[in-house]
Amino acid sequence: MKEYLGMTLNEFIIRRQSDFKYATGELSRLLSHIGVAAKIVNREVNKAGLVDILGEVGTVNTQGEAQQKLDVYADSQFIHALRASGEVCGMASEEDDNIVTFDNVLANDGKYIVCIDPLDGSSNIDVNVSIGTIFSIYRRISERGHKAEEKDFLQEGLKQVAGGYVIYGSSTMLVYTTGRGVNGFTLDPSIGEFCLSHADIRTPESGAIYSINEGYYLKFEDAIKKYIKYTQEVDKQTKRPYKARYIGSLVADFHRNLLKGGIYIYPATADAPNGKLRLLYEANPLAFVVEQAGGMAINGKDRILDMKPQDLHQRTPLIIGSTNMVNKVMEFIENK
Ligand SMILES: O=P(O)(O)OC[C@H]1O[C@](O)(COP(=O)(O)O)[C@@H](O)[C@@H]1O
Ligand SMILES: [Mg+2]
Ligand SMILES: [Mg+2]
Repeated sequence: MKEYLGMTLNEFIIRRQSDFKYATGELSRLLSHIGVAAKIVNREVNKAGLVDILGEVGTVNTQGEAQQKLDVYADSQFIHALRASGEVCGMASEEDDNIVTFDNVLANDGKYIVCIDPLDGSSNIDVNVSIGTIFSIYRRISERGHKAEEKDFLQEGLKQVAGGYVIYGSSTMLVYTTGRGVNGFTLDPSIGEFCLSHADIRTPESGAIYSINEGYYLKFEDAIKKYIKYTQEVDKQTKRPYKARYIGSLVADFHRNLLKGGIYIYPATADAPNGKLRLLYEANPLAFVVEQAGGMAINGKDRILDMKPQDLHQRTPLIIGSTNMVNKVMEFIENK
């Protein structure tokens, strides 16, 4: 794979088209349209303080969260790009209560649906901290030629044909998998192209970083409290105490841990028994990526990718990262 380093995203997609089980170019086109929308969002993120894109819109999304201007802007850019691709019959987004369909013949004939978190890390938008976009792609199961249906979106994560994220950080990267490994592309502003910079990403089996919002410590179940204590004990052999790192943008915490080894935990709490993060457009795509990179993702009981979604905006506890670390948390949960 190293021989592809520096190759643009589009060249890479076309060259690796044989990856796609049903390879007829549609998924290639769809992925490159996601790349285009990411570049447009990146352009606004980079100059956020200079344009009227910071702050709240004044509306709340279906989860009761105040929508940031950039949440809504990013949502509209991805809706536009997915409609323009002609490959997508519908989209589920954190910022839209219901399925977004595109009501034109071409789109209704689209083979794919997309679940998306257009802007992840909304609490960090105004303070110039890394944020991202998370996406998940499935083949529709409803009949082509008609609007997408809810059943198209309530498929298990293991049925994804592609999953990934964009991180708008010190550099902008797009990382994705189609089920044959994970590759990362860095946006080269001088040519305006995503170029392969991280080929065949593998996450270490063990790491020394843990990411959890300890501000909720008192609300965590005992097993999670015990795991946090375990991470802080001194033990050279297992590189403990681990470093605590929590950016508060899931994409950024996940990306760091993916490359360096580590664990991200957003558990159930006393007042949020299903945690905070959303199964369809946060947990599932990152679980697909981490498993393809050799890691693990669970909800405290089951594998995330085996979960059968019941609702578009369903939440789930998420424990994700290096295999040995996720297994350790599971040990604490099972021995509680
Ligand atoms: O502030 P908390 O409760 O730690 O939550 C932070 C988490 O919430 C999120 O911001 C939720 O995602 P959105 O910003 O897309 O709503 C994650 O990115 C992040 O990891
Ligand atoms: Mg999010
Ligand atoms: Mg979001």
